[in-house]
This record gives sequence, structure tokens and C-alpha cells, in this order.
Amino acid sequence: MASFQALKQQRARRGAGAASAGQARAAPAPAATPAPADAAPQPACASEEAPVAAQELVAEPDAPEAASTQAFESAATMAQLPACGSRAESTSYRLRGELEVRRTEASGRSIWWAPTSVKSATAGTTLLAVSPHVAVLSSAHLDSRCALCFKTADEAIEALPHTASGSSSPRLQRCSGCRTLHYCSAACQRADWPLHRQECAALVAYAASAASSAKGQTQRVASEPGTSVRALARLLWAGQKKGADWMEPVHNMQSNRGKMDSQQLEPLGTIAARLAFFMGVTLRPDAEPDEERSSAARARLAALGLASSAQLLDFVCQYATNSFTAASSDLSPLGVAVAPEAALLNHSCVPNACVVFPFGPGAREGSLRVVAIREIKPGEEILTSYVDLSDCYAKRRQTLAERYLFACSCAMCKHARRRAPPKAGRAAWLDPREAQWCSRACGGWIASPLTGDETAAPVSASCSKCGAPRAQPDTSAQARQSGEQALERAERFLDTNEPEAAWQTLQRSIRVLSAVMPPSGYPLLALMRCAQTALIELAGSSDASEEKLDEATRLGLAICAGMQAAGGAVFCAAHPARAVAMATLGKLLIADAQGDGSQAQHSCLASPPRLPQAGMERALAGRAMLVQAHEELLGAFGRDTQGGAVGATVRSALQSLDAELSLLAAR
Ligand SMILES: C[S@@+](CC[C@H](N)C(=O)[O-])C[C@H]1O[C@@H](n2cnc3c(N)ncnc32)[C@H](O)[C@@H]1O
Repeated sequence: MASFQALKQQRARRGAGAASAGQARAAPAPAATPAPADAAPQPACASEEAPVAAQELVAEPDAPEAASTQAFESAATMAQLPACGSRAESTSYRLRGELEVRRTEASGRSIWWAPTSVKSATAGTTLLAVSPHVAVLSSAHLDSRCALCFKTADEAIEALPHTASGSSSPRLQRCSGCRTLHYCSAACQRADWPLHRQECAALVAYAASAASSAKGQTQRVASEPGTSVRALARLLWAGQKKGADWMEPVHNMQSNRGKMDSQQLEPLGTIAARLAFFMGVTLRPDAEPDEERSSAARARLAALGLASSAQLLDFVCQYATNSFTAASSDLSPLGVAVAPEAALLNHSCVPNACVVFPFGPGAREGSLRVVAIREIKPGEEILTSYVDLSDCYAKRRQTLAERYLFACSCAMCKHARRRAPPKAGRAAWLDPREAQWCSRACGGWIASPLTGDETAAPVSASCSKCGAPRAQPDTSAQARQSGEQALERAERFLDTNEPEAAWQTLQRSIRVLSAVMPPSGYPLLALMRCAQTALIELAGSSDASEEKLDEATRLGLAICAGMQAAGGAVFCAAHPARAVAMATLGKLLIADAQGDGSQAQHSCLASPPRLPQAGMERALAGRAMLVQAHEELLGAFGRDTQGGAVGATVRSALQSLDAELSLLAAR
């Protein structure tokens, strides 16, 4: 049966699903959001998670410029600078094909499926395919992935034609200049050189400065300026080469600077200061009347297409609102991408589209894709999620307010705020993220009390099945909070390649929360996804790999049940995070089809699901899951890409499995 080595590469990370500006923004993280993370941007959207950029703002080691007497303005000074006027154009216009850009008072510009279109876009339709203006590997991956195509050495070898693969060594080559970036081939290095040339020199200067700042300091000083600064610098250097027309959509991206308070601006000011330092701009208004230095700095900024330090800060604010988490084909966050056209997408917690990188975020043309995941009718707005859709209402609201500075008024959020009583003869719809088990163990759900939203109506809940009231006192809020903290710690462990520590961190919270809430509950679903990732990584290296794979499979069953809860109202069929979770489960089932057949001895789940019997029963269950996953992958990553790279791995797994099954049948 299939090996689990391939699975190990497929980290089913949280945040997948937000690929947004900010989702894949950085998650949306997801699939990709202008960070989306669901890995995201989402504007850092595209996937459901918080953008790499945002996380980086808080937790970076000291930078050399902080100690330097040649410092740019301090972050606090930067934050006081007056906001520049928005350069965004105001009219509606045809973006391309069937897509229109329109502006509304409430949410600015956004993309619509043109009312003149003769037909709807169905799930799996690629709405937009663009090459990001820049895509930059995050600092955590600089040593392990190619800076241009984002592949690991093994992935690069696998991608070679079979005849060529024998001759290559599975190692990345380090740039001998900066000693920071790595490449999988001379071709990738050559292709990256026009942009890396300036970056290479800047990295060398930065590392030297870091080394001298580190002398005598106890704190760690980073030897490179961080993902956001590298991305912003590349954008400015590319702009110098490609010209004003290429940069115009970047400068037209929305800046929320005018809405930010000084606390929100300070981390962005730090990035602006570090960016200036990295690019060799030294500007010290406090050193006036040092006119010479000041005007030299102005000239350097002008050469980069920026009129002033205030505009530099605006540029960073635009990036924070509009960058996407650049995710792998299976939604693992790898870096950030800036794609101004896709960053025009607005947010909804009930998205009808997702930002994904079906073949990874590397140099490939059209690598960032906006794909419809539900039917979109002519004249309908195209909306992605900037947040992780498994987050509860309060958490989504907090992320959107802090990072994107707006309050969502989608149908899901309205429902959460209103807590509407059921219409006569109909049961109230209960958000599966906010549900708890009935304390009478009848199998019914009770709404959790909403936390963190003072505008929401108070909740008086009773069981959906037996009508019993919620137990008093309700202890779930505390368990949820510990779960959130465990998740944060575990994700950091995974980022630093410590899956065992991540797994140890997660088990208790999963046990406690799975006793009180269904698998769709917040933050249980995210905890289980993180734990599954840790276990898959551990299974590849540990002696007890069979046990780990069994537990990862049990978690997979719970994750898929959680994602399909409430008829897919949260994760609809063809949502990338759901499709990838199904593919992972299918592969786990067939990888472990020869397992020892033991049922849960030490599961972290309070009521572990029964695993199909090892052997034929498990293989057939895996096959059924892979078939379903494949259908959803076509919808999630685009029918034109045949479900992207994950679709291809599922087809190949099915082929091998069918060959094995027919051999068995012939015996
Ligand atoms: C990535 S930009 C999206 C494009 C943006 N509307 C524009 O005009 O360029 C993200 C910003 O758009 C606005 N936005 C996005 N979705 C929204 C929504 N559902 N309601 C209100 N504002 C929204 C917020 O100001 C947010 O910070």
C-alpha cells in the first residue's frame, strides 16, 4: 500500500483555507487570502489564516538597525507621520474577462461577476489567474526551499524528467554572495538574479551590521531582515526596473493607515524603518539640520518611486492589508505574495471563491488563482475569506478588526450577532463552531455563550435534541482559552521543526475540548489539524510510526466530520481546506491499510472514532475517501488544473491502489 513518506510532505496546516490577502492572506490563509490565509490575501487571504506578515510583525528577534546610530526614524516617529491621500482610482471598470471592479461606500472596491455574463460561474471555475508581483519565501524556509520555485531539494528532483533525476544531487545550492538564499538549480538562480542582484548586496550589508550589533548583546539578532522587509524591498527594486505602469496597481492598493491607532501602527513603523535601513536609506529628521543627509535620503526614496517617508509607511500599510500567504499546493504556508489584482477581493465568512496556488507559489505563470467554490451568478460579488473559517465569530471579528480594520456584516456574522429565535415550526440554526455537547449526553448540541462581542444578544441556550438548558457554570470558555494558547505554542513548534513538542502541547487540550464539543467546535478543529500535521511528520521518523499513523487517521476522521458539519455550511464542498483534509485522510487510510488493526488505546480524543479494520476494509474506505476528495479538489483548485498538484497525487494513489486491489482479486 502507499507509503506515508508522501504524506509527510503534505502538512495539512491550519490556516489552509484562508489563503488570503492577509489569508492565504496570510491565509487568508489559506487556500490563499490576501492572507488566508482559509492561508491568508487572504489578502494574505487566500487561505484561512493570519498572514505571515502580521505574525512576523510581533515576534522577530532584534534587528541591527535598532542598535544602529544610523537608524532611520524610530517606529514611534514613523507612526506619527501624516497619512498620504489614497491613489486608488474611483470608477468601476472591467478587470478582465467576466470580472468587473466596482466600488461601494461600505467596503471600497471589490470584484464582481459581470451582470452582463450570460451564465453563472460554477464551482471549480478559475476566475482569475495571475503571477504575483512578488512571491517571497518566509524566513523559516530560507535554508530548506528554493528561493525562486519554493521547492525543497526532494521536490525539485521529483519534478525532473525521470531520465534527468539520477544525475542530480538532492541538495540546494546556497548563493555564495549573501549565503542566505538557496536554489534548487542553476536555472532557478539565473532566473532570480535580476532581482536578487540588489538584494544580495543588501543582505550582505545587513548581515555585517547584524554581526556588529550582536557583539556584547545577549539577545539574538537576526541576520536577515525578515519576510516582509524582503518582500517589500523586492517590490520596490522590481518597480525601479519595470516602471511606473507596473507599480501603479501596487500603489493603488488600499491603505488602512488613516484608521489605525498608534498601537496598530507601531509594528508597521518598525517594518518601514527596517525596510529603509535594508535598502540603504538613512533619514533622520531628528538630525536636522543635517540637510545633506536628509536630501540624499529623499533622493533615494524618489529613486524607489516614493515621495516621502510618510509614503514609505503607507506602502507598508498597503502591504499589511493586501499581501497573501503564499501557500504550497496543499495549503502549507510558505511565504508571502503581493498580487494587486487579486487583492481587490473583499471578504465574507461565507466565501464563494478562494485564492489558491494549485502548483505552489513559485515562478510559474498564473500561479495564483482565484477559483469559484460555489455557484456565482451574474451580477454577484466575488468574496473570499481573510480568516480561518474554523474560527468562532468572536475570533473572526477580532482578526478582521485588528488586521483589516472593518466589521464583517456577512450573513454568518449577522446571524451570530442576532442570535435570532427560531421561526415558528423551525429549529434555530446552530453554528457548528459555537456548539457544545448537551451535558445530558443525548448527542444534541447547545450554543456556547458568545464571548468577545458586547454587541451580540445574550444567549440563553437549550439542547437542540432534548431541550435541556446549558450546564451552569459553563466551564468551556476557560478550556477554549487554554486551547487557543496551546495552538499558538504548537504552531510555533511546527515552524521550528519540533513536531514532538507540538504533539505533546496539543494532546491535553484536544482531550478536554473533544469531551465538551463536537469536532467542528472552536478551537478544537484547528487543534486537531495541527496535531495531525505533527503526527504525520513524526510518523516518518519515529519507531512507533504505526501508532502515530493510526492516531493521525482517527484525527483525520474527526477533522473531516467537523468540516462537513451542518451540511457544509462552514466548509462547503470544494473548499480547499476541506478537499485537502479529505485527500490527507484518504492517503492515511490507504497508507495504513496494513496496520495492526488495533483500535484506540491511547487516543487524545475523548471518544475516538472507530478505524476501519486494517486490510481490505480500510483500503476500501481509503479509496472511497480519495474518490470524494478528488471531486472536491477539482472544485477547490480549478477544473482546468485538474485539482492542481494534490489532485495529481490523489489520481496516482488511486491508480496504484486499484492495481493492487485487482492483483489481490486475481489471486
Ligand atoms: C484586500 S483589501 C480589499 C479591496 C479593497 N476593498 C479596496 O478597495 O482595495 C481589504 C480591505 O477591504 C475592505 N473590506 C474587505 N472586505 C470587506 C467587507 N466585507 N466589509 C467591509 N470592508 C471590507 C477593508 O477595508 C479591508 O481592509
